[in-house]
Amino acid sequence: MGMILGAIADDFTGATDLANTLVQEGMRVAQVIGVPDSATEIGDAQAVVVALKSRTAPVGQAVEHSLAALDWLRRQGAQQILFKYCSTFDSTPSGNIGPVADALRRRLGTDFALVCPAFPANGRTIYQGHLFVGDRLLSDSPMKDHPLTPMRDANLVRLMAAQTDGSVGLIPLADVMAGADTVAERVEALRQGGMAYGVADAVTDRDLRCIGRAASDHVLITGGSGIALGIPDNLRAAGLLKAAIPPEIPQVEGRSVVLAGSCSEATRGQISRAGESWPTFKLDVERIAEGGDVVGDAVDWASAQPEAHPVVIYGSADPEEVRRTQERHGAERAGAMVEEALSAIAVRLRDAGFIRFVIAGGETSGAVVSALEISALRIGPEIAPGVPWTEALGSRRLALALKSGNFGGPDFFERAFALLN
Ligand SMILES: Nc1ncnc2c1ncn2[C@@H]1O[C@H](COP(=O)(O)OP(=O)(O)OP(=O)(O)O)[C@@H](O)[C@H]1O
Ligand SMILES: O=C(O)[C@@H](O)C(=O)CO
Repeated sequence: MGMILGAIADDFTGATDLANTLVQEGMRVAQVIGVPDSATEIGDAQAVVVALKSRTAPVGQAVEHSLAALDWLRRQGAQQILFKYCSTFDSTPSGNIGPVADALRRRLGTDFALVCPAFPANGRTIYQGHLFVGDRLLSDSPMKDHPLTPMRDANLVRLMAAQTDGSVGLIPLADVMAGADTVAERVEALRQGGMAYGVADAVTDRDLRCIGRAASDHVLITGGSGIALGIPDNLRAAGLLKAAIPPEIPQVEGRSVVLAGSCSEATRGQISRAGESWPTFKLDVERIAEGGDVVGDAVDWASAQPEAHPVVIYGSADPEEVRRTQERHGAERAGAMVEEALSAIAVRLRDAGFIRFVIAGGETSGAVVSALEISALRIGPEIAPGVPWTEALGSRRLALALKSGNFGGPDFFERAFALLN
């Protein structure tokens, strides 16, 4: 039996997050980087997650790449498609989630899709259509200051309605708690009422499993990695999944580096904690803008550090510093400068013998993994909810952990490298 489930993720850390959930739930998963072609190897994967960098791309490009990924997945046999976006939505009213979901729905010939970014293990819950991060509304969380996708509204029905040409309804928590049959009835009622999307409330994994059960016959499901919790059970019930193979730790010997471009509170805390015991190097964005050889300096610095410890190189800054930098250079240019510098550093460090990479931030991971010319990843064991170790498939063996900006506890970097030793 080949591929059963296909997924399209709008960024690279999101893709590994989803792949991790599917692996934890007993599936063999491959993650491929960018739109696959006929040469893309997926081995014996039952689920394939296509990692795109479409979250903040121009809308036309995001739609085009997502449709190309969809066509490839269906040609490989995918029977159900997940469209994975961020558990904090990360898409302003002008964002790509609605247009991509509309295009996928049309191509798949379905009139309805669920919208559910909930990820309770990382504190993302949905109630009355409102997305919470921990005990705060999304719009009161640090996501309001995101450098590329500041989230100033927490109402998913409103956010989705602003992006799509379909109508958006709600599947309230009471229905979800009542069970899969009630969810299915509500979905049918929304459909009959002409709704193209239903935002599903979910505050626990149990809720997500229930929604997953209710969606067993949906050809398209959209959401965060949590929405995938119940899908493998559906496939098992249908006799499509056999015994799972436990994920393997990547076996690679060499030096370790953290490259961070995420400016999230979580990542900044992790960098500060790592700085208590490991050498750290902060990229000077103004020097990059002036044409200074910041890449060369970072590479020389890293190579001169004792081999005993990982090194940490970061562009990450607090909201005030990010705001000043963006005022000077524009948000897009500022982001691109840091992403390009970290990518160039990654390539040169790999050539200098660094082969264990923790990369913090979705856009950052997209840029670095592309620069390293990695085409596919094998998913390994989980480091923290939503973040597995992965191993690059291909000629050069590299271990990579692509960490979503907001994920992981303060000691995430230590935990990650400790797993490899
Ligand atoms: N000092 C800085 N000033 C301005 N922009 C920066 C700075 N440092 C990093 N950036 C940019 O901020 C963006 C952070 O986005 P990224 O997706 O990497 O992290 P994130 O959004 O926290 O993670 P995720 O998408 O996984 O939640 C990147 O484009 C990065 O280059
Ligand atoms: O869903 C999440 O929060 C993450 O997988 C992600 O998409 C971060 O970029």
